[in-house]
Amino acid sequence: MIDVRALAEAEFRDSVDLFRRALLRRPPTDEEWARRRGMLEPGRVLGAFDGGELVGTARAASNRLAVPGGRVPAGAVTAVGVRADHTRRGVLRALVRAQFEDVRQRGEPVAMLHATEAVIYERFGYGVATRHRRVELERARAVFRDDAPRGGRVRVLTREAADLLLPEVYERCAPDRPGRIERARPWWSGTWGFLGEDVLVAVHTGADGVDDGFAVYEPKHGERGTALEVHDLTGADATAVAQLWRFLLGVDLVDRVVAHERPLDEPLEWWLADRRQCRVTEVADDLWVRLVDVLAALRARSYGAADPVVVEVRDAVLPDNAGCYRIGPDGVERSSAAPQLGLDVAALAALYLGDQPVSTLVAAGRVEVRDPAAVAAADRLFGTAVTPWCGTGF
Ligand SMILES: CC(=O)SCCNC(=O)CCNC(=O)[C@H](O)C(C)(C)COP(=O)(O)OP(=O)(O)OC[C@H]1O[C@@H](n2cnc3c(N)ncnc32)[C@H](O)[C@@H]1OP(=O)(O)O
Repeated sequence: MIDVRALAEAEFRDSVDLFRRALLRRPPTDEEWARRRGMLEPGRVLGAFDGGELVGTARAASNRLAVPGGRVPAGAVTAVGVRADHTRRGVLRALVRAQFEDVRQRGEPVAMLHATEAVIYERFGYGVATRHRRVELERARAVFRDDAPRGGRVRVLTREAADLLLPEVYERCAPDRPGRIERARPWWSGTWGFLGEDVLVAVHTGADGVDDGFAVYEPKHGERGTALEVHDLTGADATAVAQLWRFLLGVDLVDRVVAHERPLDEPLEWWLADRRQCRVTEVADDLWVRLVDVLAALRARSYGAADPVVVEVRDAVLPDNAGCYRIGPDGVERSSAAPQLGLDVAALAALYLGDQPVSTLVAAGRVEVRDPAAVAAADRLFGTAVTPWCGTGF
C-alpha cells in the first residue's frame, strides 16, 4: 500500500537525494544543497511511502505560463523519481493523482514539466506543447551576412555580477511569447548551482543603453577541439539575439558553438552567409503541458478569427474534464451541441500554445473529424503568429 503526503521541510533533502539516485546521479553536496534548497516550496514536495519508507517523490513550484493573449497559473512539476526497487508498482501513478489534486486546489488550471523520457507522461494527459532544436556551427565557417540585424554592444560579466543582473534582463526578454515561464529568484540560485565553474556570461546592451539579452555559455575541450556550449541565450528582440550569436561565433580559439534547446523559429540560418553552417542536430519535445482544469485553461488564452468550433474532450484520468467545449474568438464555454471534432486531453495540450496545427493532428489520427469544415476553423482559432518556446529548464 502506497501512501502519498506532502513532506516536511526536514524531509526535503531525502526527497532530493532519492530523485538524484533515480536519475543515476550522486546526491547534492552540502554546498549544492545550500544553493538549491530555496527551489523547494513548502507544501509542494510530495513523498510516496511504502511501510513508512520513502520510495518515491515528486514536487512542483508555483509559476505562470505565457499563453496566447495572457498568462495562466501553472504548477511546474519536477524532480519526479521512484526508488529503483519500487518501480512499476504504481508509485508514480499515486504521486501524479495527489499532485493533480493539489494543483487544482491551488487554482492552477495547468501543470507542466520537462520529461526525461517521452513515454512516461502522456498516459496522465500531458502532451508536448513546445519543442526546441539543437544547433551546431563550425565557428570559422559561420559568417554573418551584412543584412543580419546589428546594433548595441556585448560585454562579458563575472558570475557574481550576472547573478544580480540576469533576473532583471530576463524580464525584458519576450515575456509574452507562448510557452515562456517565470524565473523566480530561487530558480536563478538553483541554476547556478547546477552549472560548472567554467560557465561564462555575456550581456547585450541595446542602442538605447538598456541591457536586453544575455548568453550563458561554457568552453568544453575534447577530441574534436574546443566547443562553446550555450546553456541559455535570450533577448528582447532579434538584434540582441543576433549580436549575442555574433559574439559567440567571434570568440578566439573556439572550433564549434553548440546550443541546446533553441526556439524552432530562431532565424540563425537566415543570418548566415552559408545557411548550411547552421546544422540542426536535434528537434525534441520541450515543455509538456497538462490541462488539469480544461475549461479554465482554455479560457486563459485568446483565439484567432474564425467560426466557433465544438470540440469533445476525453479525459480518463480527470473525468470531470470530459465533455464538449464551444471554442471561439469570443470565449469558451461548455456546450451541449453536437461535437465537430473529438480528441484526448493530451492531444489538446499539443494545440494549446499553437505548436501544432489541428490539421497535423487530424493527419496523425489524434483528432477525430465529425464535421470536415471545422478543421480549417480550428486551425485558425488555435494558430499563433509566434512559435511557442519555453527555454527554461526546471
Ligand atoms: C518531470 C520529471 O521530473 S521527469 C523525471 C522522471 N524520472 C526519471 O526518469 C527517473 C528514473 N525513473 C523513475 O524514477 C521511474 O521509473 C518513473 C518515475 C519514471 C516511473 O515510476 P513508476 O513508479 O515505475 O511508475 P508507475 O509504476 O506508476 O507506472 C505507471 C505507468 O507508466 C508506465 N511507465 C512508467 N515509467 C515508464 C517508463 N520509464 N517507460 C515506459 N513506461 C513507463 C508503467 O508501465 C505504468 O503503465 P500502466 O499503467 O500501463 O501499467
